[in-house]
Amino acid sequence: MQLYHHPYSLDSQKVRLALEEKGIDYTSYHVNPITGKNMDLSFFRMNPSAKLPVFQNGAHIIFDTIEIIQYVERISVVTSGTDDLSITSGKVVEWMKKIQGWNPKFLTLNHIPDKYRHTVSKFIRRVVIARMAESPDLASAYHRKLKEAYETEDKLKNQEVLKCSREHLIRLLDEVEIKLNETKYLAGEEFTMADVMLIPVLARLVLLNLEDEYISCRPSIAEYWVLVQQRPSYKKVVGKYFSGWRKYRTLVKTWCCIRLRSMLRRY
Ligand SMILES: N[C@@H](CCC(=O)N[C@@H](CS)C(=O)NCC(=O)O)C(=O)O
Repeated sequence: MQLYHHPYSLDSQKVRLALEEKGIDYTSYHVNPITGKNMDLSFFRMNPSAKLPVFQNGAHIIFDTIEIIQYVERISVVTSGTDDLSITSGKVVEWMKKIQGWNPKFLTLNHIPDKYRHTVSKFIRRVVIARMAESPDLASAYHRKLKEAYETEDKLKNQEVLKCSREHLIRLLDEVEIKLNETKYLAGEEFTMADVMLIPVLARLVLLNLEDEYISCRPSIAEYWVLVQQRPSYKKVVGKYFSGWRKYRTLVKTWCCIRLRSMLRRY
């Protein structure tokens, strides 16, 4: 089994947490979307949306985050021979869908200083154009990615888009807060795939220095956040790259790569 993913990608984090929690072995391929690796021909041919993560088991390729996690759960049931109730639990799936319904893209991009965001976005556009020139048969799919990049830039200028994204997040967190006030984890007293979906969202808010605004002011979420950071899966998937000073190492590495390749015009 292969997983194409990256530590920066929130949906990749969700899937990797699921794989770690279920103890499933897989071959890991890092595809950094910030350096445009997701536009490389071999990956793009398999996945013309260029989005991460992608899970492959033989001829079976899955692109949807929730579908991947449910597939991982089924593999875990088959390999362990135990009955995993969370698979059949409607409330777990309901939470998973609710959390997946919030798109972290606009809040994330809005909190990246303009200087960095513009450099990265220009770099990615150049990568797409370079790949398009190498593979004219994929031109229309690459074109879609270029259009998407311009549309994202436009949406970021629209305060209404940002306001909607924030309000959606607040509604979600308020609902989570009420639930966590009643139970230890999101779908009850046991850790489930609903928690796997929520942890990367909280980690993203912390990475963007938004902990006070969204987490600390919600006591049950704040307590939950301390608890889930103790899990080995969290440490391996998120902590290793983003806890404390590690986030600077991770971010500076990508930034230097982009600056160097821009200087050398190596797209
Ligand atoms: N197929 C995914 C979407 C995943 C997604 O939006 N991935 C983002 C990172 S979390 C991505 O790959 N962005 C890069 C791009 O769009 O070029 C789903 O389950 O909804």
